[in-house]
Amino acid sequence: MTERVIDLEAVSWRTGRELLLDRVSWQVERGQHWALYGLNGSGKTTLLNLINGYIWPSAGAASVLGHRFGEIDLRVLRRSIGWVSASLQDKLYASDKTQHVVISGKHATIGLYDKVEQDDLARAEALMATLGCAKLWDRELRTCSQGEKQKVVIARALMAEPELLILDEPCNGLDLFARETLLAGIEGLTRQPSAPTLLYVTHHTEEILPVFGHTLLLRGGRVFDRGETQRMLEPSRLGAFFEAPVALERHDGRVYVRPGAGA
Ligand SMILES: Nc1ncnc2c1ncn2[C@@H]1O[C@H](COP(=O)(O)OP(=O)(O)OP(=O)(O)O)[C@@H](O)[C@H]1O
Repeated sequence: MTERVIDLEAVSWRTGRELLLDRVSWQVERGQHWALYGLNGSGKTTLLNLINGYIWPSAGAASVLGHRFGEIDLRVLRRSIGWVSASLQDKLYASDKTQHVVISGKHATIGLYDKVEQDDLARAEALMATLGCAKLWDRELRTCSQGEKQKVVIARALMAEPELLILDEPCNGLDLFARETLLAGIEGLTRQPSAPTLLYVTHHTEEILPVFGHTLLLRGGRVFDRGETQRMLEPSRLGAFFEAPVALERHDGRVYVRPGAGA
């Protein structure tokens, strides 16, 4: 097992005339949880596509989970990465019971085709309990709220025991309370000894829980800065990042930003 989960050295990605990633260098060590923060169009999805091997660097060197791009079998790499994004929910069968949605994550199938072992049931139950959605066990996916569905798909991704779990804007479309419930589930997940490395992708600073100890600030396809979250989310740094003054408030180790000058 390699210690370095993500290792990008001056990685660029070009399509046609567009340079969408520009000399991105980023190292994620095992045991860290990171936030990837950037505004719309900053290149977050492009970077995730690269980490998952859907696109290849035009320049620079990339390794993920010890697999060096150019030498890897992408199927092996992708089996070790869970990527929870909005598009996944649309692919699942709405009439499936949530327990089946979760268990089918073991082999990443849409629908459950494999024989279910007792261990799989127990693991699915434990994961749903960790995420705070055990009560949905017998419910059809279509009857779940958006926040509940997100918990189910995160539990599903964990069934495959990924080494890296990417949560791609998981709170999009959630109301304030559903968001807090989901974040509490994610925090609970990080307390599990078996938790994978988490990468939380967002354009809302207040979703970056203290457990995400490191943050990468991405702007215009470039690393604006990266390092400890508390340092990345300081007013002067964020003001420079946005190229506009911002006022910050901190509560329980989370940072709330609003436009304009202030404390
Ligand atoms: N295949 C492509 N060809 C040309 N331009 C692209 C391509 N894919 C993405 N882009 C452009 O690259 C930029 C970064 O897009 P990307 O989707 O990576 O941003 P993002 O940070 O994920 O944005 P959002 O938060 O809005 O989802 C955008 O300006 C987008 O239009």
